[in-house]
Amino acid sequence: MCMARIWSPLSRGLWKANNLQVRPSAPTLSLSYSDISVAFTVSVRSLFSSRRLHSPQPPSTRYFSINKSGISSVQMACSNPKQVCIIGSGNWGSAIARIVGSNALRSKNFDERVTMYVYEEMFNGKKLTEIINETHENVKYLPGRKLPPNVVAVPDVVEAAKDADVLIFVVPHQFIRTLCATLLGKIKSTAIALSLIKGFDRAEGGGIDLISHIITRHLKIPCSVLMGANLANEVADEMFCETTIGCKDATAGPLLREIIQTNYFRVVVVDDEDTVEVCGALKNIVACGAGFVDGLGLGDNTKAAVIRLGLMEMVKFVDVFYPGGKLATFFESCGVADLITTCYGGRNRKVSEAFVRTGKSIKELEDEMLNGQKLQGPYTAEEVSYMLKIKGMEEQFPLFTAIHKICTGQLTPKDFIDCIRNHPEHMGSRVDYSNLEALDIECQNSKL
Ligand SMILES: NC(=O)C1=CN([C@@H]2O[C@H](COP(=O)(O)OP(=O)(O)OC[C@H]3O[C@@H](n4cnc5c(N)ncnc54)[C@H](O)[C@@H]3O)[C@@H](O)[C@H]2O)C=CC1
Ligand SMILES: O=C(CO)COP(=O)(O)O
Repeated sequence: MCMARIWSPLSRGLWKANNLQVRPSAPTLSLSYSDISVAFTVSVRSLFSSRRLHSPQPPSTRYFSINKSGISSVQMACSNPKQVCIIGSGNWGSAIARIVGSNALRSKNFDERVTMYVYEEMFNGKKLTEIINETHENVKYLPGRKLPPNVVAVPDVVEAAKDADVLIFVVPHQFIRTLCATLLGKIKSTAIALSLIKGFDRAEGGGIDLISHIITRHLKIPCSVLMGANLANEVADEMFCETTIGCKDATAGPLLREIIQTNYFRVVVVDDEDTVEVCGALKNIVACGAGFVDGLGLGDNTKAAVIRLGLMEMVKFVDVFYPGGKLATFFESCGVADLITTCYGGRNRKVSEAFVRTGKSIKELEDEMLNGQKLQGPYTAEEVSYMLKIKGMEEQFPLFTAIHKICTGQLTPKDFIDCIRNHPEHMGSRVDYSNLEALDIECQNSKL
């Protein structure tokens, strides 16, 4: 009985295990957490078999190929070097500027000069843009690491972006709408965008908006995304890591990879853009939960449970709100790997631990501990909860909901574990007991 319930979606063709698709058709809200777990089992198997099937492709590009003329899009771009602008210069913005700047110097496909929009502020009595352009160091947001001299800090976002062919957005998500409004009609109509921003915004009328969708809608340019297990300081220190670019466009994908990839920062391009972006946003909520666990003095087992339940809610979220997403994407750097790194080493975890230990508000701690850097997790939790409440779905996402309520003082941190003790994940069973029941009946019969 139990197996029939679990496997019936497969037999109806809703799970496309070979394509690793979570659900290709319109969402129904009936997917249970047991179903997701079974899909994982199926997908892990098919994940590896599909890699073998596709082995002729280079492993870092899951779907791109040389075009009909036999010339790759990157070669085609040689005659027309692309100008790159980085919009944002915080901790991650500055770390990525180190990579983009040195790749632009190396590659004939890109103009050497890379502009970086810097939100102007004073640092020790001097303008931050002037310090960056004189010392080639973002002394406030990435101290101790040099930027390549071809990265030019510009305080006016329109000035920085107006000639760019590639716009890399990397600001905290709360600033994106204002920036888009400022840039509207002031950029090249042929430009492409890449968003490194982890977060959502509220959509008018009740839901959430993906940041890449906001960029595309407002600026009328295509926007790909880059998300991964990429703590900025470690990337700036050139410690090996991976990242995921979500890009549907077979011309843009290789170009974006070329400006981002280095020998220590390895890029995998997938076409499942929305899932990549949703992973990047939601893992920050889970990281707050990991911080609560640390603040409460609970152990690694508890943190692992929070990470796992968080992952299951991330999968369910994509399944319900972004149908057609691929389960395989959760196994890329933007999925499980980013969840792990953020739950151990991220700012959201750190501040959430202090929130429990000190009793101060998230805002106070952000100001005290981060020196101008911004948290995304509590805001994202608020946006997600706002949508779940409107849709009457809070109970299906108890971990996300509890984290939001704790951040906003509606619950205390001590309530956290009680909120997830009876998670839908713990209800029901993934085991087919029908054989055991049959055996039991046989045994009883033989005794008779
Ligand atoms: N820091 C990290 O390790 C990583 C961050 N990210 C994501 O990258 C995005 C950007 O984060 P970070 O670069 O770390 O920024 P950050 O949190 O270090 O710095 C805040 C930035 O916001 C700017 N800012 C402040 N007020 C502003 C305003 N009114 N308008 C425009 N900008 C303003 C500041 O000048 C500063 O550049 C976020 O979505 C974050 O989740 C992604 C991967 C790693
Ligand atoms: O996204 C990140 C690492 O991939 C950084 O996470 P935090 O914002 O929690 O530091």
